[in-house]
Amino acid sequence: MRDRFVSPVEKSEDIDFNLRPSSLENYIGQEQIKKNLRVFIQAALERGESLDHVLLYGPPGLGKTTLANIIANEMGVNIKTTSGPAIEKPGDLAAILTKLQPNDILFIDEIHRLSRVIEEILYPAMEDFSLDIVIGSGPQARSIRLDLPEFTLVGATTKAGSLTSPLRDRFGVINRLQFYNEDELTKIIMRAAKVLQVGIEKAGAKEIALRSRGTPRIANRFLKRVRDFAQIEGDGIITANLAQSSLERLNVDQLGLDRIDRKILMTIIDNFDGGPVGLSTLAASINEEEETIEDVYEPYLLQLGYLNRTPRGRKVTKMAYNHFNIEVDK
Ligand SMILES: Nc1ncnc2c1ncn2[C@@H]1O[C@H](COP(=O)(O)OP(=O)(O)OP(=O)(O)O)[C@@H](O)[C@H]1O
Ligand SMILES: [Mg+2]
Repeated sequence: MRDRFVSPVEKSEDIDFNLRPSSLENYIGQEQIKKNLRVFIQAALERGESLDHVLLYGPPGLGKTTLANIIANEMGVNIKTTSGPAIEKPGDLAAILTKLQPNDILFIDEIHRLSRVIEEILYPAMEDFSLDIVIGSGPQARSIRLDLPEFTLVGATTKAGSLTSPLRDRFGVINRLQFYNEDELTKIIMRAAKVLQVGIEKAGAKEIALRSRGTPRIANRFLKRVRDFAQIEGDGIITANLAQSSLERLNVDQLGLDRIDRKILMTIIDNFDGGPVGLSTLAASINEEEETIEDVYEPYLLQLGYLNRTPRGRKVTKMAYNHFNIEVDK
């Protein structure tokens, strides 16, 4: 995958624990999800029980990891973080599960990448809080059942479709995170600017928000770069003009599209007459992996309404033609 300034995927420069809200109160947007979680958390707390297992899904950078940590904070319990590919052997999972305290959160990121063997151990753990482990091998092998403390599994994935249905069915709460609107992103940027101690005008935050592709991770990354321009070339305050000119210099257009987005859309328009074109053909034409197009580039173009997924492939919409000032001649 190419390194893009507008990529929603986490880069090392993005990791900044100070920017991560730590309570539902400071977590901006995703109102429906927050409202429900508040109820479920309070109910579990009042009963003194663990929260039901929670699945969080949606495109990268929308706040799944942040929300998992907030759930642990609000429940007042510890969180143990791991990821699908990191749990290789049954013993790895058993070691994690047996160390949990009652009501703790086990956060498994990229949960769609768990192996089948591990998934099957997870089923009784999620359902009955018990662990079946096989000791020895061949005719000597015997299975023993261990009781686990009650815990909450929080799973996160960018690909809910890749989750097996038995796993999916074992989550009591399933939340799909949405892209953020301009207002919410403006608030996120104002809050982050405060944490970073940068001066910013609301109009400046709005200019950054407009280009952030509905994604807080991108908004925060933009804010940090625009801050540099404000410090060196401006008077330290992020104004609308400064945000606009800085992001232009970084090759991000008014919608947050960069060269690759433009290349995807223009390839479909120029080489495939606007589509439909199959994903694999498109991937080969722009020299990119199918999976990257599907998970990383495409979601925002779909959200913008510039691209459609049809049974016969990807199709560019009239809105995209308008964006590039090209007449639709069909
Ligand atoms: N609702 C929010 N309010 C304020 N800031 C947020 C919010 N959601 C996310 N952020 C910011 O965006 C950053 C990215 O969020 P996070 O790492 O939780 O995304 P993610 O969904 O886990 O991404 P990935 O799929 O790549 O793991 C966080 O560090 C945080 O600063
Ligand atoms: Mg994450």
